[in-house]
Amino acid sequence: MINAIVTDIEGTTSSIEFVHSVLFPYASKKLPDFIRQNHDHKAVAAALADTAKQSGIDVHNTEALITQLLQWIADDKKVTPLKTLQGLIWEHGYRNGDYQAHIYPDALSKLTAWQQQNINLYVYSSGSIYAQKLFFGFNEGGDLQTLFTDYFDTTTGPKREAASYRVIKQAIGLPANEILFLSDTLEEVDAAAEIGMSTAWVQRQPPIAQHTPHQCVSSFSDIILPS
Ligand SMILES: CSCCC(=O)C(=O)COP(=O)(O)O
Ligand SMILES: [Mg+2]
Repeated sequence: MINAIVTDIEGTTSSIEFVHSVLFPYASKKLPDFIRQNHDHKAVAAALADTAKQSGIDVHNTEALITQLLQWIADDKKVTPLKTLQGLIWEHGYRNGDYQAHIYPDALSKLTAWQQQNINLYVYSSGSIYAQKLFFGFNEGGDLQTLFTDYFDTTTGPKREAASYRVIKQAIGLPANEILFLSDTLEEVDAAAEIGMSTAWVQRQPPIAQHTPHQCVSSFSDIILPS
């Protein structure tokens, strides 16, 4: 029986198009001035120090760090310090009403139904927890933050490694087979299945590939909760 559901965001609850056509260009446009103006703020300074460590760039070379971060956005690198900075930058756009985050109607409808069935819902995304809360707080479906019990990001570990799902299972406090993980990325559902979680590989674009042991679906409407 499933008592908790953990979901990915990009490509799963929400469209890749929104992230790549709205959020990433907004971050690229605003990042240079944001870093220049805020590099001494605690969270920004820590993210820049981490960027410097991961890239080998001198931490005092702000312009080179900006260039590196812009390249990571262009390459869609799921790098923790970039994700931290993106969340901080996107906040302004959400609060300013420049955009609202996307959610597929089938995802909203099923997440709501599962919550009503007393199934605890969690998010695990490469976006920072701060960015995830903004994403569901300023969403086309309204403020959806109350859907979720808790959020996980790459500070828990990489999404393609089984060890990360072990940490999430421990945090949720349920046996792995009572947790269903949903993602559009095969390597992620493979990693979750490796530790015994139930999994659904959500493929928004047909044709749907079948891949044991995952449920393979194109929509949340087709997900069956294993008994
Ligand atoms: C929720 S933040 C916006 C999406 C994002 O930056 C990202 O990297 C999402 O990756 P996911 O793990 O949800 O596929
Ligand atoms: Mg995804």
